[in-house]
Amino acid sequence: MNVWGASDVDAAAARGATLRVGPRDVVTPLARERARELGVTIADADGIDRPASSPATPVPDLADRGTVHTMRPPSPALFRRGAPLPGGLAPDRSGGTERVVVVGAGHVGMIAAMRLADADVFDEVVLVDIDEGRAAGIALDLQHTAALSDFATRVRGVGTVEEAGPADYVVITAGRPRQPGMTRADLVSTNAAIVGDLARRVAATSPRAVVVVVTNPLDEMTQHAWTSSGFPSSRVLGMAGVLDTARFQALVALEDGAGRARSVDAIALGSHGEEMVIPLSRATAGGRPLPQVVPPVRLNAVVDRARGSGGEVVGLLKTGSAFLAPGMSAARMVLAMVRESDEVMSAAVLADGSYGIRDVYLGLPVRLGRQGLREIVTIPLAPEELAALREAGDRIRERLGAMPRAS
Ligand SMILES: NC(=O)c1ccc[n+]([C@@H]2O[C@H](COP(=O)([O-])OP(=O)(O)OC[C@H]3O[C@@H](n4cnc5c(N)ncnc54)[C@H](O)[C@@H]3O)[C@@H](O)[C@H]2O)c1
Ligand SMILES: O=C(O)C[C@H](O)C(=O)O
Repeated sequence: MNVWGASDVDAAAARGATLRVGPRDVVTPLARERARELGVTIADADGIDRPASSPATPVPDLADRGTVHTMRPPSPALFRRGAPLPGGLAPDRSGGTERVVVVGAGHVGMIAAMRLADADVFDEVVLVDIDEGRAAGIALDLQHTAALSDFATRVRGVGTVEEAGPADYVVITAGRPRQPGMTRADLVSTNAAIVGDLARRVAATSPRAVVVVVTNPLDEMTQHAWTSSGFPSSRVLGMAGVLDTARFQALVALEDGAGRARSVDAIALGSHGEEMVIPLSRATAGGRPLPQVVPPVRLNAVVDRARGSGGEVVGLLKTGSAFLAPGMSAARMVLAMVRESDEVMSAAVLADGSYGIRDVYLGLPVRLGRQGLREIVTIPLAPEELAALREAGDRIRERLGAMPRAS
């Protein structure tokens, strides 16, 4: 599915051409408006004019396999900054512009910021780092790519969240990454102090923001950010499941006959680490049950490799941890919210009793909206998968109980 925006209409107008779109493509209302203004015809690949309003697109739903749910076309205003927002969707913008703040201009932060700027949906992307020069330098370097990536978003780099100003979304990547020989848990006291302080300051500066935590150990840091911020849990989310899912898809795709990574339909739940749960009973490749595509013994090896992928990269890099896939995954979550994509993805959220788990942050299937968590989706799991998910919740709760209090 492609999304055609006003800039595509502009390009078609410049060529004096019809804009040809696929049957499942979404044409934003803004693009239709621009097409009317410029007299550009929007037609299916076979030349038939598309109706003025495109119907909602049915897509397969991982949460309810065998049936379809309706994916709303993304909100048009979000594809062009400054366009009016439809009623009911408008976030509170006491500060004026639509702004995403990425705290930590290190490896993960810079990739997340790049993807967010490239998306061209925000007025401003602001990088914050205690090393202010680094934040400013990365921001300027990124701003220099505006023509290369064709975005109009402004990029700033500053030393504090207060200087960044009120934000709609805040991505927290600040903190130490692990080195070879360390576990994520070894980072807990250093990073809890950083994340706790930042969460309190973000809450004061951006009281309506949605916070996406990336700093490790992920599940514990997300819960810590939630309690420190005083925000409703729907506005504090953790990023790990998108990354772990992507890793699994990529590794399955390396197996003979499995096809492209995108054709692997799976989801990684539980903790970001040892208690990661990838429900194979739900997984498919090219629409076929995964165990019929990849021999079970290979499949188990792939699950293990996905679970250990973070450590595998740390061992190879020797200085720090993975950042390309993590940065892209964090940006993906923010863009899913801004665009109201309605897709089911894995995020660390506060369990609400779904799956028999309550009051602890862990990776669950969710739908996100502009204001953060919209719903936790219940996927039917095999009994052993459900047990493993509950076990993950218990282990995270134990680690939270052992966390130093003064952060
Ligand atoms: N959740 C995940 O899936 C995932 C994936 C990759 C990395 N991580 C974690 O993300 C974190 C960042 O990783 P990285 O590779 O970008 O590390 P990095 O060292 O490259 O960057 C961290 C940045 O945070 C900054 N920083 C530290 N304290 C700060 C503060 N109080 N305010 C503002 N900035 C501050 C540092 O100056 C540094 O530039 C680590 O904890 C890492 O383990 C998580
Ligand atoms: O493994 C790490 O320490 C970083 C991150 O959690 C990852 O999975 O890449």
